[in-house]
Amino acid sequence: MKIERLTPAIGAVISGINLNETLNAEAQQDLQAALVEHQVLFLRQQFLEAEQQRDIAQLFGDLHIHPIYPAHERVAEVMVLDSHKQDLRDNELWHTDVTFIQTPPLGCVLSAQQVPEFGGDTLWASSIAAYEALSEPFKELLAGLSASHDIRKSFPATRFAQTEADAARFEKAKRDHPPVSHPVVRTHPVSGKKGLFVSEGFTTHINELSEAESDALLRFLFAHATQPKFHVRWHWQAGDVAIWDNRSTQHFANFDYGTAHRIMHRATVLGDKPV
Ligand SMILES: O=C(O)CCC(=O)C(=O)O
Ligand SMILES: [Fe+2]
Repeated sequence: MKIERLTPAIGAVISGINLNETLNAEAQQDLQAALVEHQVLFLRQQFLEAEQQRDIAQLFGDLHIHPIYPAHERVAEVMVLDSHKQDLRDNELWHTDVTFIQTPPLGCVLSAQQVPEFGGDTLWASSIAAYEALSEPFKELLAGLSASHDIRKSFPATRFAQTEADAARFEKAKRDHPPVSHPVVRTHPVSGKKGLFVSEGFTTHINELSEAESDALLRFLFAHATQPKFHVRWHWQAGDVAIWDNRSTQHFANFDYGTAHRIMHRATVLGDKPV
C-alpha cells in the first residue's frame, strides 16, 4: 500500500490496494491506521458494487442506516445521493455526518458512481488541526463546554417532506431523534488527539452559555475550523472512493454543477460516544 499525502493538515491518496478483493489482516490494519493518521483517504478506480462497499465499511464496525436518505435497492446499508432524484443542497454546508445521535459515525465510505465533467468537488477539514491552532486560554474555555446537535437543523421539512411517504418518514426521523449533547472538544479514541466537535450542519447551541455567547462562539468556531489551511479538496472521477474519519473531520459537498447528473453511494460506520 502506497500513501501520498495531499496537504500538511489532512488527506492522502492510497494506491496499491484494490477494495474489490478481500483485504488480508495486514492490509486492513494498514488502512485503519492510515485513516486515523490522514483522516480522509482517496482511492482511485475502484468502481465498487454496493455489496462490496458495505463489506469494506464493515471492516471498520457496525453500519448505520440513515433515517431520511434513500437506501440502495439491493443493500439497505448503502445510501444513495442522486442529484436527479434529490435536492442535495443540504450537504453544501460544513458538517460532520450524523452527529444527531449518541454514537455518531466513526467514518464513512463514499463511492462515486457518476460525476459531472467538472464541479461537484468535496472538501474535508481536519478538526484536529483546527483545534491545535487555537491559543491555550481559548482551549481552556472550550474544555468544559458541551453542545446540542439536532437533526432538524440540516433537514428542513420544506425539502424532505414533499410527498406523503416522505413526510411520514421525516416525522418519524424527528420523533426518533431528540437533540443530543456532545463535548465541544472530543478526544479521538484511537490517536488520543483532541479535535473540535461542532459543525454548522447539526450543532445548534453551546449548552452552558447564553444564547448571544453561544451564537458568537459557534460563529467563530465554524469559520475558524473550515479555513483553507485545514482542508483538502477532492475532484472526483467515477470509480473513486473516499473513506473519512468522521470523528476528526467535517466536510462540504459543492453543489455547483447545475443540472448535471451526480450519483454517490455512502456506507456509514457507527462510532462510539464522544468524550
Ligand atoms: O456528495 C458528497 O460528495 C458528499 C455528501 C455528504 O455530505 C455525505 O455523503 O456525507
Ligand atoms: Fe456528509
